[in-house]
Amino acid sequence: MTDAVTDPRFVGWHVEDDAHRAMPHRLYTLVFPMDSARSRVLLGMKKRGFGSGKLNGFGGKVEPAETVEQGAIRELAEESGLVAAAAARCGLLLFYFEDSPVAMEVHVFQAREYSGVPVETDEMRPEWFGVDSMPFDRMWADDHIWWPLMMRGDLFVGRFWFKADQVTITRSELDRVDSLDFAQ
Ligand SMILES: Nc1[nH]c(=O)nc2c1ncn2[C@H]1C[C@H](O)[C@@H](COP(=O)(O)OP(=O)(O)OP(=O)(O)O)O1
Repeated sequence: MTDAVTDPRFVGWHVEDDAHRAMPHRLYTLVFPMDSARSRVLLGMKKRGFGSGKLNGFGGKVEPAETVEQGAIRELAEESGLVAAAAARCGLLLFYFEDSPVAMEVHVFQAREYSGVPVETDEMRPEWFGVDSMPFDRMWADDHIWWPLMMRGDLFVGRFWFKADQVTITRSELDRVDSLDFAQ
């Protein structure tokens, strides 16, 4: 966990109010490998840890010495076996859980070019899904809200407040944005 206002990798504070900006933040990545030729996306069933039992993209905590994109590419390889040279930034998600003092800042990417084949790892069991028939009932409750924006190619910023059950959303905000480069 780092100081979200002085570490330039954090950008959530640009869109937050003072009360939320004052919370400690932790930085995460979330990567969706896309197969555009077959209109598919690779999801992984999380086998352990936070969100276990849910289908999601691949990602995790960003290490202190890496950029967010480097963290995204590293987690993708560790969790799915796919090796990407680059990942395209798509969105920013902020999650607040009623039983946690720490806000989650999640940087969402798509990987459109990669090598390797998906492999099951200790953390994830990968499976392809058609982008128009997403298994939202087995994913985080926010995903069906912002997924259509990402599929349209819109950049987005979303904020979601969850109950401790990690299922119930008590408040949400979602905006299409022109840029995710908040330093400009
Ligand atoms: N509401 C939510 N909607 C969503 O789509 N993804 C979410 C989410 N809340 C968290 N995530 C993602 C972000 C990140 O990719 C992942 C959590 O990261 P990790 O798997 O690293 O967490 P863990 O606490 O299991 O970490 P480790 O113990 O270090 O493996 O879940």
